[in-house]
This record gives sequence, C-alpha cells and structure tokens, in this order.
Amino acid sequence: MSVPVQYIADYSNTPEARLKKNHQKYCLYLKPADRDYSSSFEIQENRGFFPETLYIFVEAFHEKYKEVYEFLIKIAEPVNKPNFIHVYKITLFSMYTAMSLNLNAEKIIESLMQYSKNEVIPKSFIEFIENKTKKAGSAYLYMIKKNYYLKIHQEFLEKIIRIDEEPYKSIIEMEQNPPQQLLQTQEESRVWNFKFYRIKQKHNLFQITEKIIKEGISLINEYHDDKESQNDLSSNVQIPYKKLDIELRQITQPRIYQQKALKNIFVCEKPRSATIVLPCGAGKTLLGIIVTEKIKGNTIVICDIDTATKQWKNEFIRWTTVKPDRIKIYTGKTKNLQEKQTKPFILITTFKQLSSIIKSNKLQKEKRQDMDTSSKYETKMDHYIQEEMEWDLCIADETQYSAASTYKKIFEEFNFKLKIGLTATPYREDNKIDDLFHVIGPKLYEANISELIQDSYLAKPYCVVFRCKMHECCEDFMKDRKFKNKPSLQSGNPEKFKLLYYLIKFHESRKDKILVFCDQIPVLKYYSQKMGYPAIYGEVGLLEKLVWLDLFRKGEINTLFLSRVGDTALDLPIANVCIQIGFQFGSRRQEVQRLGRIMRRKEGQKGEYNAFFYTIVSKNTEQAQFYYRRQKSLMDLGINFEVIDIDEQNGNKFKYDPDILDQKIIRASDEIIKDVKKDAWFLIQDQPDKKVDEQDDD
Ligand SMILES: Nc1ncnc2c1ncn2[C@@H]1O[C@H](COP(=O)(O)OP(=O)(O)OP(=O)(O)O)[C@@H](O)[C@H]1O
Repeated sequence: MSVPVQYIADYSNTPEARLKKNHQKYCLYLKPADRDYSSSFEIQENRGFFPETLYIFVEAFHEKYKEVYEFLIKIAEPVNKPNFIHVYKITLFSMYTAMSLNLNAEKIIESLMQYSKNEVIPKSFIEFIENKTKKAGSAYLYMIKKNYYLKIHQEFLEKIIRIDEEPYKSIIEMEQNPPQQLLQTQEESRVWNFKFYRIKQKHNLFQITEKIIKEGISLINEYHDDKESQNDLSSNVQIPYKKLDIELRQITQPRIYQQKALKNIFVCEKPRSATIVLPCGAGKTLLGIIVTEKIKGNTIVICDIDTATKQWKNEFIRWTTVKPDRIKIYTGKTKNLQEKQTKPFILITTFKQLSSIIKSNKLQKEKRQDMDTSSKYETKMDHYIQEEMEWDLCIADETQYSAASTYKKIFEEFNFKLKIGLTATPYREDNKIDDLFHVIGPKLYEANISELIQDSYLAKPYCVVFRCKMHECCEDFMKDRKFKNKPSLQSGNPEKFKLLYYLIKFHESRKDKILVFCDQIPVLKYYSQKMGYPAIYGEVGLLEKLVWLDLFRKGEINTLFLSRVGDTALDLPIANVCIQIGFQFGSRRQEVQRLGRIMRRKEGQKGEYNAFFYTIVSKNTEQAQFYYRRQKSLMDLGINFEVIDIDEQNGNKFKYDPDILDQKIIRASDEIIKDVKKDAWFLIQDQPDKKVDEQDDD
C-alpha cells in the first residue's frame, strides 16, 4: 500500500516537519506544536501546565504498526483510531505512565527517532518529554502495617506543600524511623535526597497524592511482600505466614495481550498499582485472577454489581486450584464471611458494600458501641474488613466507578497494598476519569480492540445505525414542546417497529441470539408484548429473570428485551446480535458496554462478521444527536459503522426480504399506528429504569 502522506501536508510549512528521505519505512509522524512552549514550562511548572497539542499520527496499515503500538501506549494516549491513520497525544498523564514503566526521556526520544518519519524530533516534543520526566523515580507510596508512607525527594515535596503549615501539618509528618522496606538503595541515593513521611490520616491521602501527580512526579505505589509472620488471631501468637493456597490450573494460559498487561504490572520485581484497559470479553477477570495467583496474599475483589461477585468466584474455581472455602462473598444479600480468618483468603464484594462499611464503621465509632457483642457479627466483620485487615491486593473491576465521588473514599480508607483497576470503559461523562491516576494508579496497559478482533480473540462486529424519520402519527407530539424531546417518544417511534421486528425475525432465521435494548420502560414493555418476547428490567422478580435467562441460554428462546440492567449485570456470552432502540443519552460507557455484550468469540461461526450491532434512531431528534456522540466513541476505538436511512416513501436503500417480512410483521406494525392514534401512553410517559444495583454513575 502506498503511503498517503497528505495528512502531513497541513503541518509541513516548518523546518521541523521535514520528512526523512526514506520516510515510507517509518510509521509515526510527530506534529510540531503550533507555537513555542519552551518558555512556558518553567513559568507554569508549578501549575501542572502541559501543552495540549503534542499529537502523534500513526499509519495503522504499516508493517511496523503492531510493534509501534506497544511503544505508543507507554508514552501517549489514544485519541482516535479511524481506518488508516490513528492519532495519539502526549500528555502529563501519559508521561506518568512512561515513567512508571521505567522509561526516561532519553529512551523515549530515541524510540521516537527510531519509528518516526520526521527528519528531526520537534523541539516541543523534546522539551516536554525532558521536562515532564525529570522527576522520574523521585516518589514512592507504600502501605506498611496499615499505614501509608511516602518516600519522596525532599525538595520536590517542599515545593508542592509546606508540611509545617495547616492543613498539611495535621495530615503528614516526617518519619524519623522509617520501616526497613522504605530505606533508599545506594543507587537511589546517588540521584535523590529521599525523605520519609507518614500520612497521619488515611482519609487525606488523595489530598497529597493528587497534588504530587499533577506536578509531574511519577508517584509509584509499590507492593512489598513483608509478611514473614503474622498474628494468630485466636491465640495472639506469632506464626509463620502462610501464602494463599492458589495455583493456576494447567489449562490456564494467559493470552498474548494478557501477558503484556502482566509484564507492565510486574515491571520490576515489585508490582505496581495500575489501571488496565481491556475490551469487554477480552478476559479482564482472568487477568485479575492471574495477578492474585502471583501475589498469593489476602485479596479483595470489588465488583460493580452483586451478580458479578458470583461470576468472579466461579471463574476463580475454573482457572485456579483455590479451595472454594477460601473465597468469601460479602454483599448486601450474601455474607459468608462470618469469622476472622487465620489463613489468607479472597473476599469478593461490591463498591456499594464497601462504601456502606465505611459509613457503618464511622457510625459505630461515633456511638462507641461495644464491638464484641456476639450478636453484632456484621459490624464486627465490617470493622475487620476495613480496619483490621491489610489487603495485599485489591482488584477493582469496572474501575471507572472508583473515580465516583462516593466510592473514592474506599481507596483511602481500606488498607490496600496494591491496587489493580480493570475496565473496558475508561469513560465518565463527569470528566473525573483522570482521577483514576491517583485513586488507583497509572494506566499501564491498554489493549487494541481492532487487533483482538483481527487475531480472533473477539468477534468481528457489523455495526449499523438505521435512521428512521418520526412516524406521521406522532406529528402532533413533535409540534408540542412538552412532548417533542421525550426520550420515550424518540425511542418508541412507531416507524422503528417494522424494522425492529424484521431484524429480529431475520436473525432468528439464522439461529442467532438477539438482545434488544431500550431504556424507556413503557416502550420496552409495549414493544416486547406486541412481538411476544420476554422483557427483563429492574422491577422483574429474580425468579422470573432467572427463568428467562435460562431459557435464552438453553436456546428455547432466542430474543430477549432488556433495559439497562442488561448492560453489564447479566452474563449472556452466547448473544451475538444487539439492537438498540432506546438508550441513556450520550453515554459512551453504555455504548461500549452494549457492544461488549456480543463481542465474545463463538466457536464455529462462519462469515465475515460474527456479531451484529444495530441502533435504530429517530432522525432529526435529540436522540440522533446523542447517538452521534456514542457512535463516535466506538469509531475512536477503530469500529466502523454503516449509516442507513429508512425512508419508505423516498425509495428505501434498505431492502426487506419478502420471505421474512411476512403478514404478521405488517399487521402488527399497522396495529401500533392504530394504538397510538387511540392512546399513546407508552410514547409520552418517561420512565427510565431504576437499575436494580444502582451505581454512582457518571
Ligand atoms: N487466556 C484465556 N484463555 C482462554 N479463555 C480465555 C482467556 N482469557 C479470557 N478467556 C475467555 O474469554 C471470555 C471473556 O472473559 P471475561 O469474562 O474475563 O472477560 P471480561 O473482559 O471480564 O468481560 P466483560 O467485560 O464482559 O465482563 C471468558 O469466557 C473466558 O473464558
């Protein structure tokens, strides 16, 4: 393929933009900054300044692309990945990642030179990289014996905060006798003048760490296995410390991208807290399990919802030799941790549960009640989990929730020595996602969804947006400002019905498994009843839910209607078609999660595509605008879309197969119009689902 260097043309008017003579051999292009930032660095340094425009273009079709990708995710953040040219940018946070992976300015610039078409590396890149990596290795955070300790180059800390003044005076103090593990090595002392500090109040941890990181200091939360012995809780005698009895089964082989993620977490002998991004269905659970197996200590797994806790337990048993009795579930409904443990164990819980433990312990402290009353085993266990335990490892599944204001506290208040955050959707619409860097740790690995599809680890999706005009029976509503922007009107637009019913019938004829998503409950109920399919939403009882899920899995029914309870909560790996008619505004997280529902690779599937992702939107409405934002989030990941206008009067581009579009579908579509003309209750009542396991959402 010839190299379309036109994309560079816009920037080629400066000497820095000149290309190497044999530039075709290289696949990166560094866009010189629009203005000279050099003087700004020093002036702005204390305010965490960074230029916004250090863009890197990458030729995705280049033979060196895969190799370059592994380097790029260590130093830059992906912006978007259209078909041919991907865009990345270098930021303060991406430099944090680079430093956490032991890359320094010299190594980064050398690799950029090795891969880029530019004759010289633009000055703005060199200055920024050198400036933002010069504090590498100058700060570490440890949890030792339930205390947080900072080991930091004294001058840097003093530049950021004055520890002899409030509020820092009551938060942090110089440590005269630091624990043995903190002492600096000879090599370290050649570079840094480390001092040791103890953070007095756990709940103030982020006040300091956030400041440090925003100053371009790569604060590394390093894990120390310091347990040679432990207290026997029953006799208070020191006994040799036993590790968690867990080994991977022989069948458990991490895939190549899981190995890369593990390599980055264990970059030195000592693992580091990190955020890891893997697409839905790529095996985040197994990755977390392998980290647990390597650490072999007390482990806490935090899930977003109750049902996920059972799935994690099953997966631990499936992939490792850990005894089921070493795995405890602790949620609102299930509490099978009833006594303090003398051997290491795995606790699986939820964000919500830990958050309520903090509240309950606070209340207990205030009341100063006697914790030893045997009837209060729950508060006793709450105290044990939060105050007494020192957790070697904390795995935060769906870690985007860790940045939610109500859940952040968990990562200060509990004693976690090492934190690994897993997510497929590092998005929050409240822009708090960058908080993950100080709440959990830097993003140390992000898998490339296109590569996983290409390598057949994930299904290849065919994505289509169908745009239907509003049906004329809704004209009066559309003229009325009171109804015009109602999500239920735009989701339930009767013009969608025929197409939806047709798509279901078409895929059922191929023996596909179909999920139909709609967040507006009246529309969900009405459409599913009209077509004769079961619907699962918040109010549906557990038993009924389980029956439908079971029938779907067994193949006795092939189509399920779901509200947002199906975004993550339900384990339906066999689904391969997703049709959305209603959704939650512009939520990128929801869009990626819904695509994720069908991305599991299924055995024996033929054809170019093996997953189908359709969205039917009402044209010229707010819904269509919101969808544009959602669609863009998938396109930025490298997923392609086809857009098809459904306009029956002006010659439809979409052709219905007459063998599928039978009288039943046509009759039902006509009935809907009659219903709407009589009473349009389902179009004008807005009732979004109250999710069963409501999370602190973005
Ligand atoms: N290394 C591996 N070897 C074999 N199978 C694997 C491996 N990694 C993942 N899988 C399979 O991929 C499927 C998806 O894994 P998992 O449920 O961990 O993904 P996930 O990323 O947590 O998905 P979701 O985001 O949907 O929760 C599982 O059925 C698992 O069996």
